[in-house]
Formats: sequence, C-alpha cells, structure tokens
Amino acid sequence: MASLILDDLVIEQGQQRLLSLDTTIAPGEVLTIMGPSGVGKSTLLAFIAGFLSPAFRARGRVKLDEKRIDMLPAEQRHVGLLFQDPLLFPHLDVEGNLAFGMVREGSRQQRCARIHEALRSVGLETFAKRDPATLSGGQKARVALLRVLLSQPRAILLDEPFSKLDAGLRDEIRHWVFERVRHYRLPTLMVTHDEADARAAGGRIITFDDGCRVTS
Ligand SMILES: Nc1ncnc2c1ncn2[C@@H]1O[C@H](COP(=O)(O)OP(=O)(O)OP(=O)(O)O)[C@@H](O)[C@H]1O
Repeated sequence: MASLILDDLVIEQGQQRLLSLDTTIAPGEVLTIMGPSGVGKSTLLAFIAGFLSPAFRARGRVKLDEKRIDMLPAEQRHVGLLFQDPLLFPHLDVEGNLAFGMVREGSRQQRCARIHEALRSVGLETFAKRDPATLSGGQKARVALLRVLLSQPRAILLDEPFSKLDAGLRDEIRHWVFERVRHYRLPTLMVTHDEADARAAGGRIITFDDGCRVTS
C-alpha cells in the first residue's frame, strides 16, 4: 500500500497565498486538517483530487509512493473523495450507485457479488434496489463510502464527511469510516471543523490560520 506524499504544496489565489503543506501520510494514517473558513482546505483537497478551479494556482507535487499523480487527469489518480453530502446519483438505485465507479475487473456477476458482499458488511444487504432518496442520512453515508471503497482508491480525501449527521449517528459512522481506511491501509486526509472528528481520527492534526501552519 502507498503513502500519499504532499511535497511542498502551495495553493494561491491571485497574489494571495492560501496555504502551504509539506507532509507524508502513511498507509492507514488519518491526517486531520483544521482551520477557519476560507483558508483553502477544500481547495487543497480539490488540487489533490485533480479538479482545482482555474481561479487558483498550485505548486508542488502529489505522489502516491514514488509516482507523481498531480500531472494526471482526476480519473487516473485513484484518489477517493467523500463530501459532507453523500451525493448519490438520484437516477440510479443503491446497486447502480455502487457499480458506477467500480473498476471493470472480472465478470459482471463477480462485480455484482462484490457489491452485495459490501452491502452485507454494513448491514444493508436488503437495500440493493432501493432509491437513494428513501435512505436515512446514515444509510446514505454508508453507501457513499462503500462506493468510494469499491472504486479501489489508493488514498482517501474526506471533506467534513460527518457534519450533516446527527450526534449519535456521527459517532458510529466516523468510527466505521476510520476502521475501514485503516483496514484497507489507505492514506487519508480529512478536513473538519469538529474537534471530536479530529480526536476520533486519532492521528496528526494540522491547524491552519491564514495559510500558516500553526500546530501539528
Ligand atoms: N471556484 C472558486 N472561485 C473563486 N474563489 C473560490 C472558489 N472556491 C472557493 N473560493 C474562495 O477560495 C477561498 C478558499 O476556499 P475553500 O473552500 O478552499 O476554503 P475552506 O478552508 O475549505 O473553507 P470552509 O471551511 O468554509 O469550507 C475562499 O476565500 C473562497 O471564497
């Protein structure tokens, strides 16, 4: 499994430096990024994932182990991204959503079996044909993360992934997510405003204040 290397990254908007970061995230490590609204946390994730808006400029290199990925189109980076809104496709059922990003390996039946096994692993085995609009917040969150994991990412980016969940569910889903990324040994970068998310992640925390790294 790979480390995610963020090598001398600098994100700028016009003449303004938003933030800079130079670190390596080990396989299975969850690195938490915190800081006030507008410092550029989501923009940093967009750069790593490969869809930085032309409103910004970025310098530096993103590597998975020794392979540079920041020159590749987003779909070739194998970086999974999870937002605060689960963003399931409304025109596809749960199974269709999970099949969407899957690597086209093996037969259709084998892929179908993997989907059903994944649903079973989170207690949603009877939900394959459900319309995403009929799922609860926690069920949507699980399906969204399964979809990311089934796409066989080599690293995971989480952008305030638990902020829309109510308190009880939040605790359960966050532990489930961290358990999964550790199990698959995926280097994970999480942006959050919630100290409890950061504590539950159990790893390093980097806090930005106006583009300066102030604690870690
Ligand atoms: N597409 C865009 N075009 C121009 N400016 C943008 C664009 N997206 C975001 N911005 C601006 O860039 C700055 C960084 O935005 P970003 O969303 O990365 O901040 P953030 O730290 O993630 O904030 P929050 O914690 O509120 O989500 C902000 O000032 C924002 O207004």
